[in-house]
Amino acid sequence: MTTAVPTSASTDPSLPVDRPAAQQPEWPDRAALDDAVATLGSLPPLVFAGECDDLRDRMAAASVGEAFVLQGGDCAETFVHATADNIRDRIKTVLQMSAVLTYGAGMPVVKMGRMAGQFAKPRSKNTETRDGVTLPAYRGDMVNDFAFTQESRTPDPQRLVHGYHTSASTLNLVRAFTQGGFADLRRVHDWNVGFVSNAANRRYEGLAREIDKAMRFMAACGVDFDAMKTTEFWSAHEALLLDYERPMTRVDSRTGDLYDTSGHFLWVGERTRQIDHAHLDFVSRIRNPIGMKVSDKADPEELLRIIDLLDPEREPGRLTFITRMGHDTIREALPPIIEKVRDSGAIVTWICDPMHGNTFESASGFKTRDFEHVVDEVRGFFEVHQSLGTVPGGLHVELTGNDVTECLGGAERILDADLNKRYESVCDPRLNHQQSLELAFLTAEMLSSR
Ligand SMILES: O=C[C@H](O)[C@H](O)COP(=O)(O)O
Ligand SMILES: C=C(OP(=O)(O)O)C(=O)O
Ligand SMILES: [Mn+2]
Repeated sequence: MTTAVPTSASTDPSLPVDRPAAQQPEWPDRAALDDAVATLGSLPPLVFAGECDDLRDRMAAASVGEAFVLQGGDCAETFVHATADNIRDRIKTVLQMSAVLTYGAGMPVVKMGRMAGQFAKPRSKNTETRDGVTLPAYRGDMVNDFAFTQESRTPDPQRLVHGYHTSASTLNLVRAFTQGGFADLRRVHDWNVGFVSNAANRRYEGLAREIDKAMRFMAACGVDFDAMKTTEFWSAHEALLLDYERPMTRVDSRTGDLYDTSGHFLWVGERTRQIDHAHLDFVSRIRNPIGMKVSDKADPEELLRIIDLLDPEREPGRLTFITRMGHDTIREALPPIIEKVRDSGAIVTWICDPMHGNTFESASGFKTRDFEHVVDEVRGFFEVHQSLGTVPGGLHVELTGNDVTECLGGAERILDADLNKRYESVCDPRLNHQQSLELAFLTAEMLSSR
């Protein structure tokens, strides 16, 4: 485990600095850090507080079964991969999944990217050893570089500023694509027809045909498809690096409230959600919609105390629990947690992350996940909510629009021996484009059969 370290002074005096924070980099040069933090504090916000309020409303709808949330993107974004093609293909994947899920759920899908800020990683070890050489662990491009040299792995606070600029250009393109016509429902549907026409995906043809019929019905009714050329698309990342999130936190001129303007939705990870530490204290002070990862190890009593801290007003949409339990554990571990929360009268939006409880090392030494396990955790999530009469509010997935070989299985039957062909993630294995769409079709089937 990493040790909790005190964190840098905030540009906002209302944010305290005296709580321990786990998983923070050991910046070697304090003056350089202060410099980077001051620069961030002077740069414009990436999102507007009013947008965060709108997203809170969308999350509130998901908490009562009037919308379904899809959060997707890289485990760790990198600076060099923030290219137009990569960003386009990730958005395309999320849009395609959303179209299928909208049909299956019969409700609007709240689309969110693990994008434009997902540059920092918590790690299980502080160091990495290769061939007898031990160096600091890679903690995300906003901290250090993936290359295995002393120089690359030394935390550099200028990377925080670089992360801001890469987030800005990513978000700019996300906004351009989703407002400029790329998201046109007719195009998205055509892409999905292309997906099922591939022999490996024939199993999903029936559902695609149903959607096709629904589209023709809508056209015959005179639905204005031009009005569906744009879509809302929100940015989300783990609020891990307090030296980034604090200077990006600003006072909303309309209300005087604090918002973390680095993204619309921020979540706190499984490794940093200690109730008396800095991360929960930080997010308790901002008005953004907040997520928190919840593993099978979570103590239900503690979760109630966390709800009191983060959502004292019991405001629908404010708090999302992103459960990540493991496919073989979710059916036993999730019910007592949901019951405790439900019986307390608290309203949280429940989202399933079927990735982080299902990671293992393959025989050939790759960190991987099996598509079957991912699907089984999603199935377990729906089963548990169905049996308790609670609302399964969405999915949180690590994915890419590229044809990588990082997760096993799926219709393309990726095997351990295939993982080395195109393993590009610098942290966790992502579903590739095909596997992501398959997951969407299978989830849509689960949603529509309820
Ligand atoms: O998403 C992140 C990983 O699960 C987390 O960083 C831990 O990964 P590690 O065990 O490789 O450090
Ligand atoms: C580190 C992550 O998840 P968790 O905090 O659930 O382990 C992640 O989402 O990449
Ligand atoms: Mn991850």
